[in-house]
Amino acid sequence: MATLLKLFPTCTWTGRLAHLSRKGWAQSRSGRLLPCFPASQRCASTTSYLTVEMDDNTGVAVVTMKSPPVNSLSLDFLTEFSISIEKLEMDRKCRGVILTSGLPKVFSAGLDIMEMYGKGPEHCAEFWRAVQEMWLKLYGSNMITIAAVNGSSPAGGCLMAMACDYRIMADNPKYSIGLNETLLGIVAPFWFKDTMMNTIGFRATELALQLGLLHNAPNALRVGLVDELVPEKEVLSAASTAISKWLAIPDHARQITKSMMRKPTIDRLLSHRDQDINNFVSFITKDSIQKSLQVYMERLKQRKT
Ligand SMILES: CC/C=C\C/C=C\C/C=C\C=C\CC(=O)SCCNC(=O)CCNC(=O)[C@H](O)C(C)(C)COP(=O)(O)OP(=O)(O)OC[C@H]1O[C@@H](n2cnc3c(N)ncnc32)[C@H](O)[C@@H]1OP(=O)(O)O
Repeated sequence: MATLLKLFPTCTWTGRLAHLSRKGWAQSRSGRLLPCFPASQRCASTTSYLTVEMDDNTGVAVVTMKSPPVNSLSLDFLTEFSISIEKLEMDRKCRGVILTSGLPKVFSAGLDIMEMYGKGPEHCAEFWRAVQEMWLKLYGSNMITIAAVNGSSPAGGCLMAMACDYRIMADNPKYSIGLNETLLGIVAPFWFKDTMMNTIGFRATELALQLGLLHNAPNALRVGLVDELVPEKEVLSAASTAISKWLAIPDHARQITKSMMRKPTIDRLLSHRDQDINNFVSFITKDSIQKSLQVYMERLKQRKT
């Protein structure tokens, strides 16, 4: 077991590993002793904010976000997230990802407002590049991506869900999803807008963005922001059922089709990436915008009292 931990320091093997005895080892051609796993094995790796559980049998990884209290997307969270998606992308065994939250009531509260409030231009630029990177990795992924939206998902959380191929949401009218940036006195960048337009069309996006609409679950289904509503306890199992349909499609055909649909939107950001960062930095560091963020955060905290 000690050797195993040396070989896979970041991995916790579950399933029948505990029963691995000497006969659970095989010798490689070079003579090295390697663990010999039974057919269905799950490998779970945990970082500070994420758990990634890979099932070698199905080729599906479940990525669970766990950054209390609300899975807000901080610079560190975003960095870890992009690295994890990149690793799965490079893992030939991984064909699909289910993205979900390990916290009650919230999928993700979107960008961490504290990363944009009272911070200097250099920090804001680094943060924005990480936001771009998260979206580029997810929207441009070759893998099948399913969002299991088991709680509220405003702003950047909605962007994350929209970047997936398919969205299943908990049928709870208390949960909401949408790009509510205007309510904070900020403006959704063009690639947030494009992602939403690609998902629900021009008119619904125009209304949603200007009004900063947060749709409850039934409305989200009606406008097409999510594809299915299921009882809260069934979100993950419904995502597994959904992904099996996608897995039945030959990867190369699905991937080329996905790229054909998404590449123009991705290329638009790639060719304006630095300009987009500069726009963000000069916008977010304005005194008036900083004031809006401060007022918004104060209101958020006052809701509790
Ligand atoms: C011209 C244009 C050029 C360039 C583009 C320019 C600008 C674009 C800029 C930015 C784009 C930003 C997109 C975003 O994602 S902004 C973030 C928007 N998010 C929200 O509005 C969500 C706010 N949160 C909520 O609505 C709720 O917290 C909730 C529904 C997610 C959960 O509700 P709960 O009742 O369960 O939890 P709370 O008590 O409200 O929260 C607990 C705790 O967490 C703090 N918090 C909540 N959300 C955030 C957040 N997004 N960032 C940081 N912190 C957050 C909240 O204040 C509480 O803290 P305390 O316990 O009181 O300390």
